[in-house]
Amino acid sequence: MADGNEKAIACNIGFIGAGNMAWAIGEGLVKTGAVSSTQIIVSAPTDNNLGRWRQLGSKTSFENGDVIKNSDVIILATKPNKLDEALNDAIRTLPPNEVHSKVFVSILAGVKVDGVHSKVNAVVPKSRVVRVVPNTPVAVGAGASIYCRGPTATTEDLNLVKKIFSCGGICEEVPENLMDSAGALCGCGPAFIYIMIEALADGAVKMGVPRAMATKFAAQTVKGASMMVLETGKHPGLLKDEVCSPGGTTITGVHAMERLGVRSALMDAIEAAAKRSIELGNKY
Ligand SMILES: NC(=O)C1=CN([C@@H]2O[C@H](COP(=O)(O)OP(=O)(O)OC[C@H]3O[C@@H](n4cnc5c(N)ncnc54)[C@H](O)[C@@H]3O)[C@@H](O)[C@H]2O)C=CC1
Ligand SMILES: O=C(O)[C@@H]1CCC=N1
Repeated sequence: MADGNEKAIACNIGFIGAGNMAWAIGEGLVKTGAVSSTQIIVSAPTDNNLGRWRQLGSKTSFENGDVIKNSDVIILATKPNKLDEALNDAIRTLPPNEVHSKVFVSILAGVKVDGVHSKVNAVVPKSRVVRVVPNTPVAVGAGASIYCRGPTATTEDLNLVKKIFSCGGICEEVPENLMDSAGALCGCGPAFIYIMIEALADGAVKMGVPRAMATKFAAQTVKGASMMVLETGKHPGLLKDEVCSPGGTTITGVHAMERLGVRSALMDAIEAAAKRSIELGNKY
């Protein structure tokens, strides 16, 4: 942890589950200097994803109980259907009645914070839970994460979680009834945007632009448009109007997009993802 770094986080952070989202969070935290890689411990049942964490300088284990024992904040980063298994696995190496009162962060899509609180407290009594929907751009400091509090989580816990996820971009509290819909936007949104970037590049390739150049220009154009929305505060419709010359090239392209239903497709994508999140919440 770098001295004098206002983002510095003093506690040990554990991950149960070592996949894509855990890696994005961990890599982002280490890159910003908020935590040293040695403050992180990660567990998974196989070594598939663990090697890269050891290369980073973090500790790894096959035992979820090791992560719980050695961390102040434990990020639950398995798939939703693996939560029960992960907590049961943890019992194997937790000394009975010795480990209690930890902060757990559930990033499991859809799963309600009350349910996670009950399951976690059956294994680690007096623990508090915060539910977060992060997204993979936290790896590069441009994430959008949302969180809501569990039944016994304190303001201190929420501040700590906000600090951890703010290292990777913006991080805001929302009521739990918005976690599925706002989560569909933040959590799943990057995949929708990658498809748009790929498609924009495909169009340019079709019109003769070399692939690497097309991908770079598509990504930079999406980044630039996002920054215009965030930094000017102007409505996206107004910014769009500023690009469309009367009788020009852009409005001709906009007409093609409208004819093919791009807006509806994106709205449908968010609606479908939010409904799936609700479904997962009812299941787990
Ligand atoms: N990938 C993303 O962009 C986002 C993912 N999420 C949530 O994050 C969670 C993880 O997602 P991904 O990282 O994409 O999945 P992933 O499949 O890449 O990683 C899951 C990890 O859990 C481990 N695991 C499986 N069973 C386990 C057990 N019993 N104990 C400990 N670890 C176990 C796997 O070995 C793997 O390392 C999910 O619940 C997902 O809903 C939330 C927001 C965004
Ligand atoms: O696809 C999923 O279920 C996870 C949650 C949000 C992004 N990835």
